[in-house]
Amino acid sequence: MQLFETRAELRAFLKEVRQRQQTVGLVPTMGALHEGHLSLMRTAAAENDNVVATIFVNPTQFGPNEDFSKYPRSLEEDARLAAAAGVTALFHPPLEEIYHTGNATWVEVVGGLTENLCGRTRPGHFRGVTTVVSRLFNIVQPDRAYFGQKDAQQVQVLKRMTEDLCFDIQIRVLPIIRESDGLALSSRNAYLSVDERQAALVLSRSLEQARHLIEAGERDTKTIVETVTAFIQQEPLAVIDYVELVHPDDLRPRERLEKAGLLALAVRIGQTRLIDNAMLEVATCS
Ligand SMILES: Nc1ncnc2c1ncn2[C@@H]1O[C@H](COP(=O)(O)OP(=O)(O)OP(=O)(O)O)[C@@H](O)[C@H]1O
Ligand SMILES: CC(C)(CO)[C@@H](O)C(=O)[O-]
Ligand code: BAL
Repeated sequence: MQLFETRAELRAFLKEVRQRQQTVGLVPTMGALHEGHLSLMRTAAAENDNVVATIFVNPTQFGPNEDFSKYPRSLEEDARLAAAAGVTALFHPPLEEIYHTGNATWVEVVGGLTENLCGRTRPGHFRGVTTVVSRLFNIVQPDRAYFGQKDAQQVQVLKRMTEDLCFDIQIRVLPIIRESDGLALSSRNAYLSVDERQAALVLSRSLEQARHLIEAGERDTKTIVETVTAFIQQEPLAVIDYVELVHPDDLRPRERLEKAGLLALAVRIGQTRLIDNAMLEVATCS
């Protein structure tokens, strides 16, 4: 695996790859790699001749009171893990390689996809994500790009951006990787104390509660959201940011669950904001 810090170096590498008529998979990350990231990298390695993984803690997607400066950074260990997962090029640019002109150009998906869920509680967040990912798409020009379903709203927003801006890139979405007790892997789990780590199980367990409700025949989204909310509120260390049950494609609420709904959560455990989600599918008799 080669490590690149500048666009020029990466471009030279990619030029040779293209001359060999090889394919490229892109895995954008903010580093502090865990099994969630590595599953994206391994799949990208299985599906492409080359994998470019990026590690860039993107300042424009963090709000003024968020954790940009304390976000975990561990380049040496990340490089070891990425190489073992089949990454061929690791791009770790300094700020000025991505925002080299200052910044006068934003890429923003507007409307329903960015209005609720994290869009409501992290204003400007998705504008930062689409701005940086569009730059990475332009720099790398991959055949495929890999994202985790853990960031379910991000996936829908990036699919829409890809479509709207005519990027010729296949968006591949991979399932949420969890610890054996159900906690979704996240770089931010590193912030949790022992007690908070235990309390954080309330997210995945509340999603399980919702699944049981659906199995028992509940279809009213308000009842499902209220039950999940009450379940999370029983955990003293948890403060709800949002609990929403929305249509999986347009991310808008519906009164009744029809075929499937996306139940998405953001919950603060102490100072740490965690997200999780589940696709709730209604079983149909054939
Ligand atoms: N548990 C997971 N399972 C599958 N994919 C994941 C998981 N966690 C993160 N990803 C994916 O990895 C990519 C990079 O995410 P990122 O670097 O923000 O990691 P993260 O662990 O989600 O960090 P944080 O939770 O602190 O935002 C995203 O596409 C994200 O959806
Ligand atoms: C896609 C991404 C790497 C853009 O900074 C980030 O939002 C993330 O890690 O999910
Ligand atoms: N995984 C999304 C990155 C963020 O929380 O900013």
